[in-house]
Amino acid sequence: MKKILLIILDGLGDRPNRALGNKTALQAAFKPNLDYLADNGVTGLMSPVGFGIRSGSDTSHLSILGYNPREYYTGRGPFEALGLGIDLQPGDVAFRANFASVENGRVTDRRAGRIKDTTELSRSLETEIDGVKFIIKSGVEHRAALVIRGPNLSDRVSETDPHAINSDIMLTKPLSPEAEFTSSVINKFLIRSREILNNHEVNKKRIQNGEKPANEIMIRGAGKLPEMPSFEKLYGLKAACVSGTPLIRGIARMAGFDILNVSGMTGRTDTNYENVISAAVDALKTHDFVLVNIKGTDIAGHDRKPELKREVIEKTDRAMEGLKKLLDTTVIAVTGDHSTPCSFGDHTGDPVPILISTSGITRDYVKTFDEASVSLGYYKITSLDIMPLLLSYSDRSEKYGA
Ligand SMILES: O=C(O)[C@@H](CO)OP(=O)(O)O
Repeated sequence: MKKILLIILDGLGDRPNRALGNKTALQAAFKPNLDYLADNGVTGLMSPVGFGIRSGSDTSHLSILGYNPREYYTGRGPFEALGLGIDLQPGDVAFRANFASVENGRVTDRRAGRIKDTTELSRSLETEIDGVKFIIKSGVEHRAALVIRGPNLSDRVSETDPHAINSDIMLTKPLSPEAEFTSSVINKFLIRSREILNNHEVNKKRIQNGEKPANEIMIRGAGKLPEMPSFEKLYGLKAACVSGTPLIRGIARMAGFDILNVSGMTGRTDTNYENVISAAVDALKTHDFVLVNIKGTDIAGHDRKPELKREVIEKTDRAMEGLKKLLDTTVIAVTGDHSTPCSFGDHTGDPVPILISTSGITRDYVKTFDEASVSLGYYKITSLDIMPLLLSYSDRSEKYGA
């Protein structure tokens, strides 16, 4: 039986970009190690969740790990909260929150210029209103989690993220009658938060420095704690997660993974790629399955920066230099969780390249790892096919039938 190393470059898939000579970031990147693994492995295209679906990182990671989101997904919020170390209790409603910039009632930046630290802002918003506790914890850049705790709370409330700039700021609405109280108490919180954030020293300083203020908190992905069997129970695998992204850490925590902390791992494009990959290699000594998530490719895609996306791929590739040595004992798979084309600035339903490499594998004829090359590879699969393939290539599958 072999170990399994699954490396997910978030938002990896792309479309040809004029700035890169009509190539995708993967096609334009110098990436000898990814190409080596593709050449010495089997490749193909993977559609996250299903063909043509514009999945979020939450639903795609769940399905890659074999948790069908149609069965287990209750919303993004609970995973963001768990990933930030909040002990979610049954009955709590959790949201993903964005610190955003607003001018004259309109959203000018959904990410407040990818603000570096919102800890003080989050702290200033914590409160209790009408017997409901508002717990807010800062994540990486503009991201945060909001948890509301109290009796009779419902997650059937609408989001307040317009997902587009120049849109009016929003309040939440109940999506069913039992959510009326929840919606009204959240709106009291949001109105109060606007006042606090607009007068906050941090924002006054940001404006003085010519930076956009983080003066709005937008919420989405309402959900309650999901019920999921552990990864160990599903597959008999002891698993670890190496990711600086709270959402991914939250999903892994929910699945019972060991969540590793790595020096220099930021969850941003400036993460220490060498440390991330070597922590994963170390973790293979004590775990059967290691999940790595590299977030920079997705950030570059959202920010429409193809050169940055190429750079993230090249840095990841350089850090992967030593992985060739593991192929006798390990199945290595590399893919994305969805496409975030720089020309589109958001997730699309385009399929993502996948490679699976290990010694003794029957190789296909693909020698380079990019969207077009792997279309000639062996597999056209969805994310729900990944775990069965990894179990099979690592000689861990159970026989189906006698
Ligand atoms: O968290 C993120 O990186 C993205 C989703 O991939 O969300 P947002 O667009 O709100 O930044």
